[in-house]
Amino acid sequence: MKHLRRLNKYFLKYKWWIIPGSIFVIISNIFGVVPAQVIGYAVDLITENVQIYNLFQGFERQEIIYTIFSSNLLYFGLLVILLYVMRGLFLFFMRQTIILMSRHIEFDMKNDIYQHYQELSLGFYRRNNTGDLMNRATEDVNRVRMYVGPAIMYTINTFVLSVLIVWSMFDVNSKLAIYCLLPLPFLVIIIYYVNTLIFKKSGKIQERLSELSSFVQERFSGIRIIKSYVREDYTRNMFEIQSNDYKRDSMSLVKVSALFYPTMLLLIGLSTILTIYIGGIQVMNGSITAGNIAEFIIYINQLTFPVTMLGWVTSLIQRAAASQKRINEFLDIPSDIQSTEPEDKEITGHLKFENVSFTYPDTGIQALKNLNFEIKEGEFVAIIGKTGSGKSTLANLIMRMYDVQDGSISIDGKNLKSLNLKNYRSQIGFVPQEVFLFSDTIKNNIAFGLDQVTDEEVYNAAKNASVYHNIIDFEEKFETMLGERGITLSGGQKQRVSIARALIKSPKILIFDDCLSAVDTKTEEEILQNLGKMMAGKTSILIAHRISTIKNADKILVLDDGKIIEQGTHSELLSLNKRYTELYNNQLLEEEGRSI
Ligand SMILES: Nc1ncnc2c1ncn2[C@@H]1O[C@H](COP(=O)(O)OP(=O)(O)OP(=O)(O)O)[C@@H](O)[C@H]1O
Repeated sequence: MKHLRRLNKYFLKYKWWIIPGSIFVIISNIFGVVPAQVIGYAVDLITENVQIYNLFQGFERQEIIYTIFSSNLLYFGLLVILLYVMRGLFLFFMRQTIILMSRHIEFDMKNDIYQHYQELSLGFYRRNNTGDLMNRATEDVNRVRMYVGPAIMYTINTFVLSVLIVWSMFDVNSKLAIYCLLPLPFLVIIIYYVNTLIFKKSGKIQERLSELSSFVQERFSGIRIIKSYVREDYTRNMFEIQSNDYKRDSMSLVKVSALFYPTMLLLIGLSTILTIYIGGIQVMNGSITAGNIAEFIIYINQLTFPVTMLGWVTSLIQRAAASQKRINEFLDIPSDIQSTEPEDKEITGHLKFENVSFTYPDTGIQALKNLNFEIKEGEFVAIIGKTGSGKSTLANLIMRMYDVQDGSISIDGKNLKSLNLKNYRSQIGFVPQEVFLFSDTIKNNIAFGLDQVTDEEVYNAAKNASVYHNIIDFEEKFETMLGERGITLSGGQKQRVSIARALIKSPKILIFDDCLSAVDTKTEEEILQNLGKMMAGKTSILIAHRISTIKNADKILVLDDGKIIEQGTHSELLSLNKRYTELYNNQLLEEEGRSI
């Protein structure tokens, strides 16, 4: 329950919803209980008046008594209708305040969680899977909403209604009240037990369902592989196994639910029988009237609702507490990447790595070992090295996706850890190795990093990334939709749109992580030429595999197994006649082989 305390700030924020809401619950229940007493009077009136009417058999007065009697009944009938209309009106107000409040809290919570997720580091996203993240922000929030809305509303409702009914019962006759209420504690226990069972089973079903949808989602994204490896039957069998698990759990839930209502009705019926039996004896004794029995029967039926709710609400609260615990687990994770200086600072792009080592915290893989190098403002530096040598890790460290454990990275002489992160990243243009484009128009994908952008800027960025002509060949040009709802670009086109996205920011530092691998050498040359103009005065870091791509760099770093083994210009490295020269010769041989 302590986990739910986190929600108090929302209750405080919406206190002017919950306070009137609770008052409406009380008023609506008063209007719900009074009709039973009116009906009790009406029944007594009928018995008395029928006797009087019979007494005046054969007299002229009988007619007058009949008129008074019927108008009295009409009056009681209208009163009961009026009371129920008032109850309905206040029930409406109750839902309009408390349930609406729960929707507002749900909205606030989802925003808070989303905002917090965005602040968390890449390490967090590696440790937790997307399905889990999404579940906590949707399914768990939904369960908590059931607590802040319906559970709270029905708790107040149950409490007020039970107090009013029990008080009214004891007011009429305490002995009859005790007998009537006797089966109800059993009902509460049974309902609580069955509800917990139902919730457990539905929780399991929920899990099965999300497993099933993750399975289907993954298999459909990999449909090309399934088809090319002819694994359709195998995949279908796996789907059937998972579907079967879901079906089995659903069936078992149906069985429990089927038992629920008959048991409830049995116990309510028992209460009614006891009322009529014990009440009948008391009517004969003269301690209560027949009208009181009618009143009691209405009370018992009215009590059914709060008693059922009691079990349901308890399970709702338990579930909400479990869900809030899961939500809190993530909300309590601070972002590992914190800045010590909040002010925005314009950087020049002077970068320095001093004894930098980095080990991925979740795998323990040491990706970088004691790196020392400097990139001056406006310099063009290339990084080359075998696959897995640590090139992308180095780019990630410059972006401060992770913090270094040993050594330090400084920008313009200041430790990177002290810079305002958002402001710093906004001055970097990053083209990742794995291109990611959103299901949006090409224009919006290019303009992604900026709040405001003109069409001209988008066109220029596309021209500099050598993708402009491809785009204007599409029917919708820059308004062409990409992704699931639109067209699919070729690998090379995607890379160039991704480059345009970095260029349009006109950043101080440009980082290209192996982003020319899917374009042909002619386009690569064109892009490099354009980049040459764009990169003037900007610090640029280009990670590549082809020496032809990087030979004009001011400095080339050769990485191997997380270490810089050589650094210098193309000619300096060639004169060393070591790994770089070996790489160069191998690539020359490959090219010659291809041209034969
Ligand atoms: N997110 C990660 N978590 C854990 N280990 C990682 C992660 N990313 C990379 N590694 C490991 O760190 C090492 C360096 O990887 P990195 O991606 O930096 O190499 P790379 O030189 O960019 O390779 P490639 O040229 O194939 O892209 C590898 O051993 C890799 O397995």
